Amino acid sequence: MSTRSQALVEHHGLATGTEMTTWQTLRRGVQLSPELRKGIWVTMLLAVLSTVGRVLVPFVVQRITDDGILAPGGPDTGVVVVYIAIALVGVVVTALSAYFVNIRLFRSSETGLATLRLKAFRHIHDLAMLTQNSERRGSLVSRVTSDVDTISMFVQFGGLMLMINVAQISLATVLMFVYSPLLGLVVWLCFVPLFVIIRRFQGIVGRAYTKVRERVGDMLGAISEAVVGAQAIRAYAVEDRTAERIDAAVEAHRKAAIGAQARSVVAFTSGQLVSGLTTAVVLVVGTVLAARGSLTLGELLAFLFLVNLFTQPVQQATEILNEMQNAVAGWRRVIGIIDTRADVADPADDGVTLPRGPITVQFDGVGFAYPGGGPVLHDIDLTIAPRSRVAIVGETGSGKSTLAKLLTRLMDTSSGTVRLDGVDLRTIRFSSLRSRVVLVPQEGFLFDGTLLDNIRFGRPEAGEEDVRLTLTELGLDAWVATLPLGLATDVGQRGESLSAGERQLVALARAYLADPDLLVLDEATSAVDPSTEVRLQRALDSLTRGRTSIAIAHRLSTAQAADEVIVVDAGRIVERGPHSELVRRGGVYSRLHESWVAQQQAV
Ligand SMILES: Nc1ncnc2c1ncn2[C@@H]1O[C@H](COP(=O)(O)OP(=O)(O)OP(=O)(O)O)[C@@H](O)[C@H]1O
Repeated sequence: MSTRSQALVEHHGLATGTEMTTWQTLRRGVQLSPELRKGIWVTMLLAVLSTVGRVLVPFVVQRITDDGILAPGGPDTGVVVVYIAIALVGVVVTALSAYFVNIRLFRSSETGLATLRLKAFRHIHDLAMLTQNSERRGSLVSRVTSDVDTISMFVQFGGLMLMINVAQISLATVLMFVYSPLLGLVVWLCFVPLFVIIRRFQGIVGRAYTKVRERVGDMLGAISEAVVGAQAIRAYAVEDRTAERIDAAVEAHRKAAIGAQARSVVAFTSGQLVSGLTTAVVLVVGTVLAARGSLTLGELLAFLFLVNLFTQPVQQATEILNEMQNAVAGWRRVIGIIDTRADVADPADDGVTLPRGPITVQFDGVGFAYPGGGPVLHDIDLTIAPRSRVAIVGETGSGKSTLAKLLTRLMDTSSGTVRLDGVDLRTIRFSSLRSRVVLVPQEGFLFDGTLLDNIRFGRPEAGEEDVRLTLTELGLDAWVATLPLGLATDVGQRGESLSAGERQLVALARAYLADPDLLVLDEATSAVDPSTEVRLQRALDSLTRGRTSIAIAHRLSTAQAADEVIVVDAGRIVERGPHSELVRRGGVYSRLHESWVAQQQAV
């Protein structure tokens, strides 16, 4: 990433890219989608060729008028036929080359933008945790969808037209000067004010479209939050408040869109006005010149055609430049994703691959603070022996999940080092880390699909037999047999056809099949029925056997079964030891234990 782009990156936020000029944005955009550049010279040549036919028309009109109809010896049909034939060839060449220009542009833009989408999408994964929050997710989606669409519209239509227009303006200018340098100068002088207006308005229109793209992101953010949180919204009967928020976002977008369009209309209508005035001025000056005999009738007619060939693309270009500003605004937002430094970088090929086998975990003076917040973990020193089962307990907000996220490198420490088998976590390549360390989150995300596919999510190459074996070894085969379609049962979106306890069972099976050496479990807090509790406990026993496992324990049974319990309080380790010893000690853990026992008795 360039130093400039680095400068665009907000700390732990997405780069907006607004500091980039239009030109820089276009260059960076094309750099990210190299396909857009591929064969561009051929496309441009074809675009020029397609305008040649159009420019031929005024020339043919002049020749037919002066040498054919007004020929000194009376109308000459031979000349008329020849020039009509030339015009026909010109029209066919124009049509054919325009066809190929279109096809080539469609192909390169679709391929180039698909590359851009994929790059942005892959990078979103690297931005995990800190840069993403629910609000931004909607905005992120808009960056890879609707923002890329605006670029696509411009690259396919605007880009093509801009190329053809520039070629047409250049050829028309050359011909105008050939026919009459004076009239050519008049046309250009008439257009100078328009060029000044366009230049001035580019910045204004650009800023207006940047606002529109941001509003689209906000709107999608508000809508996606309402969809994801639909249950909570209904449960608390806050539909009105949610609707108000969405209404406000839609209204803000409407206003921004109208604002941007109103500004672009200024440039467009100025173009129309200047074009009309130019034709009138050319007509007056041209008639005077013709009356003086320095211009033939054919040349005047040809010139009027040329003025049209000149003004029409200029007018169109004002519109396209507005479209370009919209696309540039979209491009900036997509580039913003790609140029935002990943929270956690993969050392990739420079990284270490850990050999398989039970893992020793070490925290050396680890401290952590979330962006903008105070320290959450302080100076954690901890060594966990291979194959041991450790339970981390502590009050809510004490820092347990943060510890788990650091251990699995979903985030990097603010200070100190986490090591696996003595190797700094930051130097282990992701492919090795992800295959050896698995985090089972509280709410294991299930995808809309079958139970089978959800279990082999982390190891898609696993066969059905492997999955069945996993279920047997975890003691879950009987449970699967009770489901209507067994492994083929559809779990529904986010696994909503399963109960919370069943979803946890799937998460454990998934982790078992992935066969990690270090297992980090963020135990679910949701209560489950006694039979599922037994199943979970048995599955957990099998899953953790022979591996190093660290469980953020919310259940007494998990803490009791652990070899060692580590107690976290306000971001520090305050006690550690076996369950029975800690209960006897009468400290933080024994109080926690008392409340657990009381809770269980109450149930
Ligand atoms: N993404 C975040 N941004 C800012 N602060 C956060 C973030 N996540 C957690 N925190 C804060 O860090 C502290 C520790 O949170 P953590 O989730 O590690 O606690 P926990 O012990 O796992 O709690 P629980 O048992 O409720 O899951 C809390 O004060 C929390 O408010």
